[in-house]
Amino acid sequence: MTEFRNFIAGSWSEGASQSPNINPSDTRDVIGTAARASRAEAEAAVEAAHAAAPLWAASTPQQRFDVLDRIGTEILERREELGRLLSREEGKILAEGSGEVMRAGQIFKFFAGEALRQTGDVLASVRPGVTVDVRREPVGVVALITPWNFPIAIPAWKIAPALAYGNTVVLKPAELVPGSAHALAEIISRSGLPAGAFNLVGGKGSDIGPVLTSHPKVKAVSFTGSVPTGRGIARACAENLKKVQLEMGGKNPMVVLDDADLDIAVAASLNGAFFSTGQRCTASSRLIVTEGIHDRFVARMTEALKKLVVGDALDPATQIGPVVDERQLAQDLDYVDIARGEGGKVAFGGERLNREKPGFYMAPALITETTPGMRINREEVFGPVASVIRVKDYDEALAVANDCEFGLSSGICTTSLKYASDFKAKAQAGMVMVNLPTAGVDYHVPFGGTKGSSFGPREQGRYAAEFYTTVKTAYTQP
Ligand SMILES: NC(=O)C1=CN([C@@H]2O[C@H](COP(=O)(O)OP(=O)(O)OC[C@H]3O[C@@H](n4cnc5c(N)ncnc54)[C@H](OP(=O)(O)O)[C@@H]3O)[C@@H](O)[C@H]2O)C=CC1
Ligand SMILES: O=C(O)CCC(=O)C(=O)O
Repeated sequence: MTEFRNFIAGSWSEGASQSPNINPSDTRDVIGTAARASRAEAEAAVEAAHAAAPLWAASTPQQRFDVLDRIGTEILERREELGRLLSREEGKILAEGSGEVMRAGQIFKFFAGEALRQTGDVLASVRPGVTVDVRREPVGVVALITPWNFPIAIPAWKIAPALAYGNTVVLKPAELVPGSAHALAEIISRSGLPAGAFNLVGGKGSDIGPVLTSHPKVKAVSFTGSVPTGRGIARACAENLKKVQLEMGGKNPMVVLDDADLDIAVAASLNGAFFSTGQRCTASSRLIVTEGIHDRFVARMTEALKKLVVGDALDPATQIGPVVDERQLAQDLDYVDIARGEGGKVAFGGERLNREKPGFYMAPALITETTPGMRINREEVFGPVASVIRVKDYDEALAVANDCEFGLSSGICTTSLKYASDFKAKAQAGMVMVNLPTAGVDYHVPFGGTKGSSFGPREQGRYAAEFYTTVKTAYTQP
């Protein structure tokens, strides 16, 4: 049985107890056992990161480049193998699993380059003979708390900038997906990073999370996950005066206008709403469609859904893998019932499916005849469930798209430059997509949302420096 262990101060440990890592495509398949760290071990990980901080902060850009580049190279070389492990433990299909691994490798390569490109400013002082320089320094120990839906890419896009800018790390991955985090930690352990600069602690977030968010030696916390957990982390960080960065939910709109190319609109909506089993914070869960194209759009979406193959994530023929676990499946099915109860019509899917292997399979659900005020259009489902809202015209579509507590990603399908330009300016979201799915982003540009979706500086791209560095202003009179 494979053991997914903790990694603290350069040593591997079994944890205080273990939990099984179950394949959601086949619940008889136990992938391994995962270490659950005790609170004392979580504290030891913080102490190790604190002890390693001065050494790694003093590393040269070349040393940081070499470490991150090596990590990226090994991830890319092992793309298929790691992708398979990821698909086996999370349930996304093989192409998505290896695609995510590739993204993780590219992120490490990108931040290897950023380590070399760190900049500062030199300014003339307002006082004669004085110069001012503004430089970026590491924050110190950062705690990274990550969800199950991107088991390697999200850890990568937090760890890589943290290390590139000279910080040391304690990673707490989601308990549902310990294998990918363990594989990443093994790769990092061979990269030449000093012992203690990267630490991995497994276990339940509600148990060891508070150790990380309240420990005085943790200077910053970066979190991706649910809104209630994120808000709790923000409160703990405020209490302890830590920097905090939160990426949380979405209820992302995809607007389809009468003038849209129907093929593009259907392809983008299908991908955005249902790929990765809809388990993306950027998923297009609200399809806002103008009345001239509405019926044709719904008919084409329904046809396309009928053809989607739902099944074992490890079967190359599968297009939609299982839901991640029983609890998430129950939530997804509940929302289909809620939508039905609110007057929505289930145009396709929405039921649990039986397959040869016991797993958490669900037929992707398309719900029509919904209105903006319904719960199905206001609350994040986080599964293969999308609803259609019929609107009169572009102005109403924009108003409905923005009438939401979240603001992560917002899409529009149109052939009109006028509407596309207006939407890019007025969509209340951190990311706007024209004729593209709301989900599936580049790795080298900022990622994050507005309103209730995100809090704190952006992740990814060079904007990540805002969170992972602190600015020092130095005045010199020769
Ligand atoms: N925005 C996004 O990308 C995601 C959103 N979600 C949303 O959240 C819902 C529930 O999913 P769930 O996995 O429970 O999400 P959570 O927000 O609970 O989990 C995200 C991470 O936070 C950890 N965590 C949980 N409680 C605490 C705490 N008190 N302090 C510190 N860390 C903590 C979790 O640990 P552990 O799980 O190991 O206990 C996990 O590593 C989903 O249905 C979906 O709506 C979920 C995943 C990603
Ligand atoms: O859509 C993407 O590419 C990223 C989505 C994401 O980060 C998430 O769901 O947590």
